[in-house]
Amino acid sequence: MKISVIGAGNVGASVAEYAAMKELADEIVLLDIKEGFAEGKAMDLNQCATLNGFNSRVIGSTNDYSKTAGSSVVVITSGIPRKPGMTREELIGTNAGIVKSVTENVLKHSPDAILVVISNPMDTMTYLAVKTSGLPKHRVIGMGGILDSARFKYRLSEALNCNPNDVQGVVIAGHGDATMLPLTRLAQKNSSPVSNYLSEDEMKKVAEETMVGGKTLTGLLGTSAWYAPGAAGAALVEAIVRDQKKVMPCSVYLEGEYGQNDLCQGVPVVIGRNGWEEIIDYKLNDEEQALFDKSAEAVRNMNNALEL
Ligand SMILES: NC(=O)C1=CN([C@@H]2O[C@H](COP(=O)(O)OP(=O)(O)OC[C@H]3O[C@@H](n4cnc5c(N)ncnc54)[C@H](O)[C@@H]3O)[C@@H](O)[C@H]2O)C=CC1
Ligand SMILES: O=C([O-])CC(=O)C(=O)O
Repeated sequence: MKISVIGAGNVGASVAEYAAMKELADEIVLLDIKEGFAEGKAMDLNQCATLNGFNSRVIGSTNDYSKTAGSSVVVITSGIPRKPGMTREELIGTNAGIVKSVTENVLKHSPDAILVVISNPMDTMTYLAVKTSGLPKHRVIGMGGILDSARFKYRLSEALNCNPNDVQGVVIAGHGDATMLPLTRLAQKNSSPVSNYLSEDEMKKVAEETMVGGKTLTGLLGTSAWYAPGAAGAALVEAIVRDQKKVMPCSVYLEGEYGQNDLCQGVPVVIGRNGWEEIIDYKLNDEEQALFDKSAEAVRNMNNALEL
């Protein structure tokens, strides 16, 4: 089994590190355009093998896609991250060209791969990958909602003063500061609705903090986050390669589901060896559906800026 990660920067290296720790593949290829960079990251990660007891081998490549040949899963993290004060959407001008050319190169060598798109603005980059690749829709998956849901659970656990692992919560719709939809109505602590413990104002604050989760970290770090994004990317890859059939919120190509057509947006999907296998209908109430539709409109406007 081979997995490739395109872009050996903060997020790509973090995906590769977690993938190696979980031994998700025999070979994990890291590819970057910067001369020697991916090779350096690969060497550094391989020197963790005896310390952390993993047997996956990490291979670095400077833009040589032949090394990615035969990958089962390819994770696209190449592109620029935002700086404090920027939105993810502002990255489209640079990242669209990168994601398009990377998608084309990847498929020349791994025509059967499942693509995981992480580069921002993620929903639009996922749509671009669907359109550029011509792959069946089930084989292109955008990662954003898994991360946003982890942040939602973190914020909920703070408000509830409990272990984050005792909290269930899902964020759907767009992966943008204003387009995310944390489903507070469905969030639970130990199978009991969080509204049993938190006031309306407290729940609103949690949702707001969740939506600007990436922005908050970008302000603190000077560039965007990578540990949780890397862990979220690796969790998605794990669900694919281990055929876990887990339900995860991912950005996928919608054809009528959740009332939307011809765009990629975050919805709960079953993830397995064939990519995303089924969309789960959470039966949104009118207020949630209106927010989902508003988010879709913003994502669609962004998609319209693409040259397809
Ligand atoms: N969807 C999500 O949940 C998240 C998305 N992101 C996005 O992921 C992307 C990467 O973020 P970081 O790793 O922090 O950035 P980074 O700057 O640390 O790494 C990006 C890497 O991509 C490489 N690259 C650029 N053009 C390339 C090309 N044509 N081929 C191969 N490699 C190329 C760069 O040399 C660089 O090493 C950004 O767009 C960021 O906004 C980041 C966090 C979460
Ligand atoms: O905030 C950003 O630009 C990076 C990202 O998507 C995240 O961390 O959620």
